[in-house]
Amino acid sequence: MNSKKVYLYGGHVTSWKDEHGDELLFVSNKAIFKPPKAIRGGIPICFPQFSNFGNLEQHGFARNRIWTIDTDPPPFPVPTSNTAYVDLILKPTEEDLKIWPHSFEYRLRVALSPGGDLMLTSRIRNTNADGKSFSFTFAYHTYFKISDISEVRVEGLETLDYLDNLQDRSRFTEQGDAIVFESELDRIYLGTPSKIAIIDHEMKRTFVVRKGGLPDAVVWNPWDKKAKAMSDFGDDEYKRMVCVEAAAIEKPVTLKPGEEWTGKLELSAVPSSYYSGQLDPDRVIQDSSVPEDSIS
Ligand SMILES: O=P(O)(O)OC[C@H]1O[C@H](O)[C@H](O)[C@@H](O)[C@@H]1O
Repeated sequence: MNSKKVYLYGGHVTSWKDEHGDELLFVSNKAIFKPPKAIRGGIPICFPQFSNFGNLEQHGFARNRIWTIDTDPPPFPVPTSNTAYVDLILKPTEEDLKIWPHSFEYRLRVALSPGGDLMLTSRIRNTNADGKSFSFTFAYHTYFKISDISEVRVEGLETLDYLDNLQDRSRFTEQGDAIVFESELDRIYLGTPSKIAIIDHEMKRTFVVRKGGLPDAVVWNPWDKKAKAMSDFGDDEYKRMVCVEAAAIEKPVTLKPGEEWTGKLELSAVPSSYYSGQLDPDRVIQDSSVPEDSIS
């Protein structure tokens, strides 16, 4: 049976299972499910800062806070019939306001469609009473579970420019017809399409990432050396995960008081063999139970 699991700690999705009960997200065997560090795996939320693009702690504080269930969320524009969902909310504490002096309401809906797609919708509102705008960067830091990193390719980012985190964020243009992994990789692809595919040849499975309001995409695998340096990550676990993160980084989002931003992520897992190994994004969309216009 399809299922999902969400922790109030971090508003963090830690499990997404297909109809056979197989796990689709990677969570480290060494993950710690309590403060102060974020859970290693699943879908951490990076807000209000991605990485060190600002003065806050790495990836912002949302992934390290205890969220609450939102019992009375304002209506969602997307129809939610036949989906199982939970609504969470995060508001800044007095302590948060000292490090990031902006009032906000962050509403997160995590939904599972009847077809098993996992859908995350973030709605962030500026509730400043002092008339001030604020800006933030953002990412859904999704860890996908894969058979073996050497069997995986990421399609949809070819010919795009990226900032290479391993080379002082210098800007390059992707030359390959897909991204394959042979060593540590940590890049921010810019102006990406709303669909990206992660093709796992050995599992004969393709993850399709669809996103809205999130122009950038981070692709990350720590490889062996960095894996050993992370205390909450097994030495060999880099082989079984890849992060493809729907993000807004290059151009921060700015909200005036009263304004709201929406960022959507929709994940599907489809058998690659069905497409004879050739991903046809249009066909994937047509086969989806969710209309494309609900995501962008
Ligand atoms: O260890 P964390 O703070 O969770 O960050 C894990 C990774 O997140 C992103 O993918 C960044 O691009 C990487 O540079 C970083 O190493």
